[in-house]
Amino acid sequence: MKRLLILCGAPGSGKTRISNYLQQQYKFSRVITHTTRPARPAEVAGQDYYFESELSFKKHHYFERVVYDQYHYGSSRAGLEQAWNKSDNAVIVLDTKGALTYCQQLPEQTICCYITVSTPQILLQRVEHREVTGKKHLQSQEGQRDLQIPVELKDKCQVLINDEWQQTVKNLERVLKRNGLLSEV
Ligand SMILES: Nc1ncnc2c1ncn2[C@@H]1O[C@H](COP(=O)(O)OP(=O)(O)OP(=O)(O)O)[C@@H](O)[C@H]1O
Ligand SMILES: Nc1nc2c(ncn2[C@@H]2O[C@H](COP(=O)(O)O)[C@@H](O)[C@H]2O)c(=O)[nH]1
Repeated sequence: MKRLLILCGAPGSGKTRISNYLQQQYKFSRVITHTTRPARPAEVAGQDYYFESELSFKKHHYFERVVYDQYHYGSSRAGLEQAWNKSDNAVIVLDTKGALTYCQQLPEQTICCYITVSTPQILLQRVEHREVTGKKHLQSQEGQRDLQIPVELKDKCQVLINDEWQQTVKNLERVLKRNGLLSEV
């Protein structure tokens, strides 16, 4: 059965690192989403995101789309099918608004994880050196909203604390096992 693991949470909580780990360790395929924000130095177009202009962003059909810190983000059904063609287990990194849409629209196929840390200072330390968006994402209305799990997601998401990496990996693997997603390669 094709499944989609959703990773949502505040800026710097570690969604991307966890997604990369799942891709490397367990051959999850990533659903690549679209954004109008500029690429960060290490990001690769078509791998981390499809980087779009305001104009090109409008040309795609989205399953859901959001504005986050004034940039547009959107994910498509085609992107999800592409990921599922590569692997039955796909992962997508979303804000909490997008996560709720997926949980509501694809309840049978989605497993949602809300990633968090013990103190907001940890988030600040992790993002303040970023050249693109850095602290700004965290301070935005959407960043502040995502500091806590929205009430609508509480019964739909498993909460994963990502303070110390080795502990995160252990807890993540428990979540994968519990949901029948673990197939080590
Ligand atoms: N457990 C951890 N311990 C220390 N550093 C971590 C941990 N998890 C992630 N990081 C680091 O914190 C930074 C932010 O992580 P990451 O980019 O994965 O967050 P994110 O949730 O995807 O952020 P954003 O939504 O803003 O893109 C990265 O430099 C990452 O390597
Ligand atoms: N609802 C959606 N959220 C998305 C999508 N792609 C990324 N994101 C989330 O946006 C924020 C900001 O991302 P960043 O890479 O600029 O830090 C973060 O929460 C991402 O998870 C999407 O297609 N839809």
